[in-house]
Amino acid sequence: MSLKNDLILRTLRGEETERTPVWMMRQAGRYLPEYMVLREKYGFFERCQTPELACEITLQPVDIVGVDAAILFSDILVVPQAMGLEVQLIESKGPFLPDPIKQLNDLQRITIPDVNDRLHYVFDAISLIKKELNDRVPLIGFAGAPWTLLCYMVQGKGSKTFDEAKAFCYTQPETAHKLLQMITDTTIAYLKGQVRAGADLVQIFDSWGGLLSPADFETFSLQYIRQIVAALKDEVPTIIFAKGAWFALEEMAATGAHGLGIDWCIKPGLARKFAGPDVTLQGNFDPAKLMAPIPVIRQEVQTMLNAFGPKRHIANLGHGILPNIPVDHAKAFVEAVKEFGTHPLTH
Ligand SMILES: Cc1c2[nH]c(c1CCC(=O)O)Cc1[nH]c(c(CCC(=O)O)c1C)Cc1[nH]c(c(CCC(=O)O)c1C)Cc1[nH]c(c(C)c1CCC(=O)O)C2
Repeated sequence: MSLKNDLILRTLRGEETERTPVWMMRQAGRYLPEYMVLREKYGFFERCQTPELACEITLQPVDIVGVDAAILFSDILVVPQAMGLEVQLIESKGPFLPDPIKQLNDLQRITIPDVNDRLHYVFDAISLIKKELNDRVPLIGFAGAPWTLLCYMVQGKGSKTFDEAKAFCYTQPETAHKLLQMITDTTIAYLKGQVRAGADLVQIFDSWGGLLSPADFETFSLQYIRQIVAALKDEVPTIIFAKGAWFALEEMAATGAHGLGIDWCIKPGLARKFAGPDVTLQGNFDPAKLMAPIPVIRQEVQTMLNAFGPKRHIANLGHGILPNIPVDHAKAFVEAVKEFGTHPLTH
């Protein structure tokens, strides 16, 4: 296998590259009219579970927006689903789990599943995507971090504070740790399966990591992420994106992950200071700023690239792209990185 565009992989390994690579979190989704056509016809999990649909949606941003990587079309919530919890996606409301985990005996309702049985459709999708990509760009596999999955499995729906999930951890820590370990074991098998099927790198999404204090982030999130990174990092490059958890950049870098995602609430220079020189930083454009006029987007991209510098940086948003972003603004973001992020090699 030799990829025609391996900028992201080289950047993650710390090699110098001729250009800063770029992709966007949640790049396959509702801002694309081509996605909306498939969304009209098929349910969300039907799109995830049908390899041909997942493949088509995964390729859309590569073909339309010109990003330097594809990310598997799926969702972090397929893991709780495979463990035995019912997960619904309610139009315009988001995820809903009608029977969440509330106490110890609820753990009897879930298992550490055989991923080849319960999640084979993801591996089938990856095989198909790799074939259709034909080595144009790398394919990113992903999973939710155990803490973020616990948030949904306990709270049962999205929340700004995930107060019920936190109360569960603080009042029933032993049960919380049992659940986090079950999720971790499932996730390691799941990500290894994604790599076996062809994923070139993997990202762990800890969208709610920043809701925890530094000490609780270590206790309820990072110690499980550390296990996942340790199990994967010798197979493929691994990126940790823990939104809002800038306070743990030093500890996250020490896991041996190749990349760390950061959001727009921290200056790139400070993130670099915390993370140290030996890890690639990914981010950190405010996704809402893609609403700004295109000349402003171009200017801000230039500012972002200057702040990170040409080495060990993957340009990305600081969180997922919003559904109301005009496609030409997303394209302008990607094109601006390609234009202003080109740098001569020093050797
Ligand atoms: C927290 C979280 C979820 N899912 C995910 C996260 C972590 C990243 C983040 O914080 O944004 C991750 C995710 N979800 C999806 C992807 C696909 C790949 C990509 O393009 O990045 C990825 C990587 C597709 C999706 N996952 C979802 C959609 C929208 C479904 C639709 O309406 O068509 C897509 C394209 C649904 C989903 N799934 C989830 C929520 C909160 C929602 C509803 C909010 C929303 O609609 O954006 C859970």
